[in-house]
Amino acid sequence: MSTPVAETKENGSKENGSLEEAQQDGATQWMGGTQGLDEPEFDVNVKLADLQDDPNNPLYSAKSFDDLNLRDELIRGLATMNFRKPSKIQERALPLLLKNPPQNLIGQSQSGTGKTAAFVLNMLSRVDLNNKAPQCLVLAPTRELAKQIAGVATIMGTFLLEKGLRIAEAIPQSVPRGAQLEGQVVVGTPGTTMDMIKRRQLDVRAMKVLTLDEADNMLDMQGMGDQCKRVKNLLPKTIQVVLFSATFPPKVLEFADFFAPHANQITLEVEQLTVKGIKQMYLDCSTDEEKYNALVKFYGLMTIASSIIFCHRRDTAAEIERRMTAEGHKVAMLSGALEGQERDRVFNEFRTGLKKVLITTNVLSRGIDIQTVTLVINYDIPETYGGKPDFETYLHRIGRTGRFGRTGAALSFVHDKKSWANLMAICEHFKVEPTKLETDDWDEVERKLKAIMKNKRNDEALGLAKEEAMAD
Ligand SMILES: Nc1ncnc2c1ncn2[C@@H]1O[C@H](COP(=O)(O)OP(=O)(O)OP(=O)(O)O)[C@@H](O)[C@H]1O
Repeated sequence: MSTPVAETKENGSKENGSLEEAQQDGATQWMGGTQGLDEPEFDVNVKLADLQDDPNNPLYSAKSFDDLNLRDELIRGLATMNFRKPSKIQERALPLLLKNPPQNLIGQSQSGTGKTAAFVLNMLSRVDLNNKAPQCLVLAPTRELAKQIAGVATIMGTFLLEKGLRIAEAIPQSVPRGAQLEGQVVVGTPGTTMDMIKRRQLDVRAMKVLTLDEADNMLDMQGMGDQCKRVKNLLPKTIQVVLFSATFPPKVLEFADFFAPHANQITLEVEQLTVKGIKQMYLDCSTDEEKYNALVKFYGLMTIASSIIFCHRRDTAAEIERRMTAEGHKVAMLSGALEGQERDRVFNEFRTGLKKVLITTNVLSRGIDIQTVTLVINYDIPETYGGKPDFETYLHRIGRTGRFGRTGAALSFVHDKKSWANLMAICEHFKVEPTKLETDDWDEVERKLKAIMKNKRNDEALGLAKEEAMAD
């Protein structure tokens, strides 16, 4: 089945697929990424090479990083990271981002396809190392994501650090009150960044690039939209505005046009949004309480590298943590109820593999990149304030697995008419058919799950993953 090609507004060039050298896993090892992967490294490499040779796959690319006009130090940085070939979004976005005079960009691509590297490379290409003043600002919705992006910029810019590059974080308590935030690249959350600018801790006069990661979320007027707008108003008028996300609902896209006027756009059709490596399933429970029993049962059945359980409410997350801990499970819980440093501690325990299960809320639904996560559980189906299905959050949550060509599974729990109807609406929206699992026959659940996991592995081993990717 052929798929509509992602739309590039501007000089939408089509790729002509030359076979490139097989690419290895571009693992972010410094973040504990590859350790504990439950798939042999060999399989991951073979699969990634296949995917990157398939023109219908989001990881496909006809170019090499050498063709993208990057600073030599950045090419070396990419090699250190084991990034052999750009992904589709990197190949398309970088020429548009790096053109002079700078132009705005709205960029969309599936979760886990390397948007971070695209916008970090733009910033690190544009930074003037002879000037110590802040020049590039990235805003992200959470401290965890801001820190992760700062980490990627630091490692990608390794060879620029010795030439004076500094990366700074504008998150609560990152600098003492009254002290100056120093770094040419600043990554922050919108509220703290706003405060720092107002208190003159962050000098914005030399700013030339503003990037919003998870831009649809950041521009949401019920959320952080107002703060982002206010930050932008304090920056030089000539700033290059770069917006990236896996999702841009039409309403936000309209507003994004105001925020990033005359932007080049790389967008996707809704049916292109799901990542094929993520197997979607749901478990039919009869009551809310049965969901908890099913959760515990499920962990008894499966050996999983790492997993994330998403709940709607903080108190549900805390309650599941309490009960699972009491039953001897080693779990971590992170919600917005925790203070910053506690959040860092919990998150690091999960990122480094000390805890294999993370129970959380939508606070971590976006952007977090931990390659060992092979299972995402929607304990509650994501819904909007009005109780309607939340399509975008579903996509971002399940996108915490299946990163850059890896395989993963997403299991959603339904327990009443509403949760069932919301899940069905979400699946209909993205045109996916989830596999149903039932709680009255756990032998059957185990059999199906093992078959799903085993089939995927066999497909990959036989090179059949290509066929599946072609159908995306
Ligand atoms: N060209 C590349 N080669 C190999 N690995 C890559 C490449 N680009 C990115 N990666 C890896 O892919 C993973 C996902 O990248 P990233 O976090 O940027 O995804 P994303 O598109 O921003 O996802 P999300 O929409 O969930 O935020 C990271 O672990 C990153 O190191």
